Amino acid sequence: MIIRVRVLNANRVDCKVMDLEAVIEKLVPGGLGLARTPEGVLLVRGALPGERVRVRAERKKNHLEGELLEVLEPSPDREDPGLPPGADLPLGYEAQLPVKEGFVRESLARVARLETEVQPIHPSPAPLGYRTAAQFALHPLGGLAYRVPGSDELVRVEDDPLLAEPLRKALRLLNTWPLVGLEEVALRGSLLTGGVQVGLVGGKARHFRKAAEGLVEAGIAGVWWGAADPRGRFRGPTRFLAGKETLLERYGELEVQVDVVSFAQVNPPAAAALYAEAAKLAGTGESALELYGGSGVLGFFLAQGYARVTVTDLNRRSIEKGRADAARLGLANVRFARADAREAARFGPAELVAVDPPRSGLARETLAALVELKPEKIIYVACDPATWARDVARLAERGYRLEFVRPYDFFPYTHHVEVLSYLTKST
Ligand SMILES: C[S@@+](CC[C@H](N)C(=O)[O-])C[C@H]1O[C@@H](n2cnc3c(N)ncnc32)[C@H](O)[C@@H]1O
Repeated sequence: MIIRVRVLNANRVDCKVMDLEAVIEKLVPGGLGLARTPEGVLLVRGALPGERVRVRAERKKNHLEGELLEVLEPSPDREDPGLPPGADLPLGYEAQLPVKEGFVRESLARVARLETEVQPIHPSPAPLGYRTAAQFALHPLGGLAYRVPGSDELVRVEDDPLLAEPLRKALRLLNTWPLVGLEEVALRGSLLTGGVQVGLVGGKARHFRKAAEGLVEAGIAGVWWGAADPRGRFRGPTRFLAGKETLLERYGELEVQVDVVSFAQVNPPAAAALYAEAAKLAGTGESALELYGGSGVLGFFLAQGYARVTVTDLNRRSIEKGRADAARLGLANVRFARADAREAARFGPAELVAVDPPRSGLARETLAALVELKPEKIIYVACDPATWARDVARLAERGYRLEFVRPYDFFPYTHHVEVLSYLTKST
C-alpha cells in the first residue's frame, strides 16, 4: 500500500540519491520499514508501519535504502523514552512483541519454508534498564558517545534508559573523566552485585594502570585493557589492570562469573528463562555437547538432566571462566574444551547437541560435523532469525524435524530477537 510518494529532488545529476516522502507499509525481519514507491521498494530503519516519513534514499541494486530524516505523521504506537541511536523499534512495549514474533514467523515461512507453529514470544522481564553490557566511542569534544549506525556520526551519551542502573551510574562517572588515548570504552555490569567493570580499548596497557586504579577508587569494580584489533573488541591481547577480575551474575538459580572482555548474555533474567526452557526441551540423557557454549551457562542448565555435558567454545577466557564456575558450583559432570565448532565431530557421540552461534549461524562445515554426530536431539539458540531459518531448513533436509520454536525478547526497543528451537532426528 502506498499512499503518497513525492520525489523531492529526483532531478539530481546522478539520481542515485533523492529525498522523498513515503508511507511505511510494514516492518521486515532485520527491523526495516518497507514502503513501495514509484522509484522502487524503499527500506528505512526507525520508521514504523503506517507512518508518513521524509527520507533521503539511495538507489541500490534492487531497492532504495533510506535514511530517516523526519516523521511527518507518527504512528499512534510510537514511543520513544529517550532511546539511543541503534534502538530502532520506538514502539510501546506491547506493540513490539507481535512485530518480533512476526520476524521469526516470516523467516520460518519464507526462508525455511517450514510450517512448525511459532509459540508466543517470551517478553523481557524488564522492557527498560535491562542491558548489562555496552560499548562506547569517545566523543572528540569529550565524554562517551554512541556511533550512529550506518554513518560516521558520534552522539554524546549523557544517559540511556536501556542500560541497567549500575551502568547508568558508571556512565555518569566516566563522563566526568578525561578519557584520552583510547578508541573505545566497554562496560559490563552485574544485576546481582551492582558492580561494573570497565574495558579500556586502544593505546598501550601500561599507560592506563594509574587511571585504572583511580577508577577503582571511584567505585568501578574492575578494569581491563584490550588492544585495538580490526577483528573486533577484545579479540586481540587483553590485560587485567585493577580491581576485580570478574563479577558474579545470576542466571536463574545459577551464579556465574562474567567480565567485560568475554561473552555473556546482556539481559540475564530473559536469558535465564530461555536456558530453563531449553533444558526442559532437552529432557534427560547420558551425553550432551554444547557448541558455541561461551562460559557454559546453558551447559550448566543441561547438566541437571544429562550425565555428561561437554561445553566447547573458541574463546580461551570463556573456557577458563566456565571451568572455574563448574568447580565452584560442584558440577563435576560438566567439562570444557577450547575448540572451533567446525571440529565438533571429535567430541561425539552425543545424544543431544546444543548450538548458540553468532549472527552468521552455522558454517557449512559445522553443520556437516553436527549431522555427522547423529544426535537424537538438537537445541538451536539463535540471535538472527534469517540465518537460523536457513540452518533449520538444511537440518530438515538431513532428516531433522523442527518440533518447537519460541522467540525470546532479550533486546526491547530494538529489532533483535532471540529464537529457541528444538529438533529431533526423524529418520
Ligand atoms: C552467542 S554466543 C553464545 C554463548 C553462550 N551459549 C551463552 O549463552 O552465553 C556465541 C559464542 O560463540 C563463540 N564462537 C564464535 N565463533 C566460534 C567458532 N567458530 N567455534 C566455536 N565457538 C565460536 C563465541 O566465543 C561466543 O562465546
